[in-house]
Amino acid sequence: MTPAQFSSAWQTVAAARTRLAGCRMTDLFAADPQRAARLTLDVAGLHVDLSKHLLDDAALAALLALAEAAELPRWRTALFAGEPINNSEGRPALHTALRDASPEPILVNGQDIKPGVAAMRRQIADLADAVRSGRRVGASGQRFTRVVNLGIGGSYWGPALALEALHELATPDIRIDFVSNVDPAPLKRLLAQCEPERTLFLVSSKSFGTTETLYNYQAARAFMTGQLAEGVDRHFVAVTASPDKARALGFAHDAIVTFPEWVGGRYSLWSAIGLPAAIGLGAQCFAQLLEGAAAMDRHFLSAPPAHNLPLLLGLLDVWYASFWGFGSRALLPYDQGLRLLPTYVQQLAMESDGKGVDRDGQPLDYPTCPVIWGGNGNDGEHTFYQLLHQGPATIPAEFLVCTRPDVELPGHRQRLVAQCLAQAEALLTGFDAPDKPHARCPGNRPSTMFLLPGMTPQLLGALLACHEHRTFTSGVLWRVNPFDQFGVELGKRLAGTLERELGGQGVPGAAHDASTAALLDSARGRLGD
Ligand SMILES: O=P(O)(O)OC[C@H]1O[C@H](O)[C@H](O)[C@@H](O)[C@@H]1O
Repeated sequence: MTPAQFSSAWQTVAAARTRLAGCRMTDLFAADPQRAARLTLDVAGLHVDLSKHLLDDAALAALLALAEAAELPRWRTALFAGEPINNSEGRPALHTALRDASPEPILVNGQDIKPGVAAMRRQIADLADAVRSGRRVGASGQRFTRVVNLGIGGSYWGPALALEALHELATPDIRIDFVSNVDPAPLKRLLAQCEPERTLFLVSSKSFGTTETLYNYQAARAFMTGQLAEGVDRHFVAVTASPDKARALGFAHDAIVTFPEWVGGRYSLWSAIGLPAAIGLGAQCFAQLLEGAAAMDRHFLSAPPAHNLPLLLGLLDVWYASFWGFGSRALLPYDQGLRLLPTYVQQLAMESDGKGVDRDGQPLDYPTCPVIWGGNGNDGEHTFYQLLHQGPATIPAEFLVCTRPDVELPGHRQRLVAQCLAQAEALLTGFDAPDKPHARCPGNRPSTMFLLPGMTPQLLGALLACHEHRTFTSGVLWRVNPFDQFGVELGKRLAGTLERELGGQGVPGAAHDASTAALLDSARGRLGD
């Protein structure tokens, strides 16, 4: 791509946006009876309707041309081949290799990484089987009935989401809990409830340097030491890409499960970070989750652009954020088990594409990642949908609902599906009330609809991989590096300084703005009480 080619393709998309300024989606449907069918895709078990978007064929063609001009095919090949596309950190982003069952080698620094991946998968399966079967027990010989994952961000959301989404498949014999943040209350509450002899802690941290996780580890370790006469080590397993740091904290070699540095934290569910899910759901189920993701990988690699689900979703994300100026996107699963999906995608998309400079550090002059937000769609109807329907801003919505047989509680699922479809229809068609302006819904608000035939490990894997690849696609079009997250570091550094100052230590060179200095003083007094 030359900058001129990219800029010319960008201008073509901008012209399409201008042309569509007053377009009504209902007119697009009226002009093309095949629109719904043409813009609905079936991929890896996901049935996805993309027809309710502010997009005609010419605009779609312009977006596809922009993807070509941004060299999306070349970047996609580089992603899967393990090229160091995370240029600011000089490493590949090879989450796809974690679920690739093909025999072809993938070389990183001249070494095939596949045998290492296979070994890690065996280790995950062995540990999960050992805990589930009672082959691995606590210091007093008792089976583990509770596993506590201490981890945050990417070392939390993925396994927590998988366990909630697939709760029907989870063993009732082992309770899996997560403690993520450094707020003392959740860990204290959990420690008060757990039976120490039957509790296994997973200390999950790619870097093994994340303060929240290390604080929680130290507290859990101190608690267990006070409770058990001996054998505390048997109750802790480190999951990390930095085994040296785990060893430095006293973890023995066989108490550490490692995964490679080239797995990004927010892409790490498929690695040993998935252990809580593998223990709760079983190794076979975990393997099926990876199979589903691999099916989406193959689709993303090989489907023609106009029929490529993650690619089209990524284009729509760029279309709305950069060309229409829509500042947020709502994820609305009508499924209690997918309660955490918006948060998971928040980290995935906003840490990946929430950037203001391009890969080379040059400032960007267009908006990139919108705010991702959302929650359970049915609860949302009674909480924030008012703003979706009548607020002044357009917020592209993404609905998801499972259309499995209505047998759990007769009528409930039918009603749930009806409500989900109704909301997308209402956003599209709106409601005219000439004499009652406060009742008028403008409509013409875009949405995507995902129908899933149920919730299985394969479908969940495909869904999450779809979000990964759409995020990658939009990142390539925005020309950002989706695999670093330097923006999260500044706050951590400042917190280190403030923590010492709150503890009464002087920190040479520390200077604060007047507001922070005053707050520090107030808080210091109160913390000391
Ligand atoms: O797994 P860890 O190294 O403990 O990192 C946990 C999380 O913290 C960081 O600050 C990053 O923003 C996340 O991308 C990461 O997932």
